[in-house]
Formats: sequence, C-alpha cells, structure tokens
Amino acid sequence: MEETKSRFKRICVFCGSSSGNKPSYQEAAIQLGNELVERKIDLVYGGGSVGLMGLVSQAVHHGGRHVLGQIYMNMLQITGETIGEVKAVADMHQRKAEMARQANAFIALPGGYGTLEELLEVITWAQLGIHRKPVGLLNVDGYYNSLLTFIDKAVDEGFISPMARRIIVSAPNAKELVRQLEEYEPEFDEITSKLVWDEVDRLSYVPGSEVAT
Ligand SMILES: C/C(=C\CNc1ncnc2c1ncn2[C@@H]1O[C@H](COP(=O)(O)O)[C@@H](O)[C@H]1O)CO
Repeated sequence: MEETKSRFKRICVFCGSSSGNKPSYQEAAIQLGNELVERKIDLVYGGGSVGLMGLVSQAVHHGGRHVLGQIYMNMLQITGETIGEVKAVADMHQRKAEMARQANAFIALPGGYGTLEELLEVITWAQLGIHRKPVGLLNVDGYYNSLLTFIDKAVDEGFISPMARRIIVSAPNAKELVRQLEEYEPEFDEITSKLVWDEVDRLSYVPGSEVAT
C-alpha cells in the first residue's frame, strides 16, 4: 500500500457501537481505518470491539498504526476487548475530553446517539474556539443527509452562523474526507477570538490525567 504524508499525527473517530444494517457502513469503517494507515495516522476512539468501533480499530491496528482506546471503567463489561493501548478514565466527560485532547482532528462515521453527541460536542467546541481541529463527517450512502439538511435549516433560521456551518467538512468516502481535512483552515469571528481558554480547556493533551493504563 502506498503511504501518503499527513499533517495529522492522531485522529479521533466517533462511530456506532452497532454495525448498521448496510454492508456499506462496515466497509466505510474499514476503508477509513486503511486510509489512516496509508497516511501514517494513529487512532484514538471510544475503545472496545463492538460495531463499527471494532472494525475501524482493527483495520488501524492490523495496518501497524497505534490505537488508543479511551474507556470509562464502568463500561468495560459492554465494550468488548480493545485492541492496542487502553486508557481508563473516571467518567464519561473526562473520557470525551481525553479523546479530544489526544487527537489533531475528528471524524464521525455513521452511528447513533453516542456518535451524534460526540460529534456535536466537538463542533460546539470548535465554534467557541476551544479547539481549532478539523471536524469531518463521513456521509456514507447519505446517512447524514437529513442532519446536514437540518443544520442548513438552522443556518437559514438564524441559529447557526454560515461560518459555524463551515466547521463541518463532509464527504462520501474516507479518501476524499481526509483529503479535505488536510486542507481545512479554521475561521474565527470577533467574538470567539476574544474568548480566552486555559490550556486544559483548549484540549491540549495533559499527560497523567488518566486513572489507569
Ligand atoms: C450500548 C451497548 C454497547 C456500548 N458500548 C460502547 N463501547 C464503547 N464506546 C461506546 C459504547 N457505546 C457508546 N460508546 C461511545 O459513543 C459512540 C457510539 O455510540 P452510538 O450510540 O452507538 O453511536 C462511540 O464513539 C463511543 O465513544 C450495547 O449495544
């Protein structure tokens, strides 16, 4: 497989703890894993082997890249075995913050409530200027069309600014999505550029913040 250089060292992937009903969802998870390997990018994700989470992490691990599963201790029984490195944290909020801190960019594959919540949180943090990391939506077979239509309605209705709409980079396949994320430049308005976040809020990685490894 030909290797392509990337500006990203590690990408955080949010995705379904289920596999979805169409083979295309599972294929997309494996293709995304292979794309990260091709570009020498490591993975951080929610840990475990269930659903699309298992497929993307196995593809990255089998391709020889580092996989970090950020796990909440109380979920250990339902996540299945995590491949690669596992870090356990004390609660769900810390888990998400750690995933975000350790990544240079975010990608959401198809998923359910958990994926949507994680995706919308990193978009909100980008909108507030807490981080400047690209956020990608892998819109496999138009899975996210209705979400994007809704977000466009929120822009039309004056609840989301056109600039904040541009935080979301979407593409139908992993290759195109990662290519677009490599080129993404964050934008700032007057309000967010005046907000001051400390180092922890800014999602820079804080070593030792995990409770167990
Ligand atoms: C609920 C069930 C299993 C849950 N197992 C999970 N293991 C690890 N991470 C999980 C799990 N469930 C949710 N997450 C996090 O949310 C995202 C997936 O949630 P979704 O609702 O499936 O979209 C994922 O990115 C994880 O970070 C038994 O079915």
